[in-house]
Amino acid sequence: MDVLVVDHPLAQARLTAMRDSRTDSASFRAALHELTTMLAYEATRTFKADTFPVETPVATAVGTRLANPPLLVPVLRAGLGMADAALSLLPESSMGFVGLARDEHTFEPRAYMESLPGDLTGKPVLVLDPMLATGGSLEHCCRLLADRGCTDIVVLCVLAAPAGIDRLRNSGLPLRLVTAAIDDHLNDSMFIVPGLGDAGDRQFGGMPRF
Ligand SMILES: O=P(O)(O)OC[C@H]1O[C@H](OP(=O)(O)OP(=O)(O)O)[C@H](O)[C@@H]1O
Ligand SMILES: O=c1cc[nH]c(=O)[nH]1
Ligand SMILES: [Mg+2]
Repeated sequence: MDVLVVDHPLAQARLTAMRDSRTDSASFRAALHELTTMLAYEATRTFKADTFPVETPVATAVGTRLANPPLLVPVLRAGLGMADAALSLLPESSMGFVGLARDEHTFEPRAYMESLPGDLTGKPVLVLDPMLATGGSLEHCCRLLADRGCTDIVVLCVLAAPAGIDRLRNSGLPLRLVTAAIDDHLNDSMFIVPGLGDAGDRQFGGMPRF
């Protein structure tokens, strides 16, 4: 599995704001928004483009556009904070949604929403979730996509733990990972260390209710 760490100083400055426990929710969301733009920019660098003629005020130039705009899939809740930035950068994209909440005792993801096209054959997918911890949630999400015929998945996250990277690598799923950092380890509660805390709570407060 290909792993790209976006170590651009502007990306790292946003990540630093997100890590800082004094950062309030509004500033955390703003930093995540800006960081997602940078992650998506790097992740799409290798996407194929079509060319077409475009008339400038002076002459004809060669224009380009994405040959196959991706499906964007934020993983709720925390991935919601990445959706707007990715869609702004990729306005031709469509969007699907997956809702997962990790059980605080078993650490397994519990699915509560799935809104995806039935057939993803030939469609690239950008999965948006700031946190790759044990990897259970992202493996679940990517399996839903592969089960629909997707063979080209890019996972965008802010922080990845080595255990989560190993899990995705061993899953055999057709994906690559783009992240702002690889952190040290997981603690006994399966939180990323040093991490940034609970990315859903940091953005939206409280705990999810079902
Ligand atoms: O790699 P894992 O061990 O599966 O953990 C990562 C998951 O945990 C967080 O979501 P959470 O379950 O806290 O839900 P939330 O986004 O609603 O807060 C995060 O956004 C990932 O989806
Ligand atoms: O550190 C972690 C691990 C899982 N989910 C989070 O939001 N943060
Ligand atoms: Mg959470």
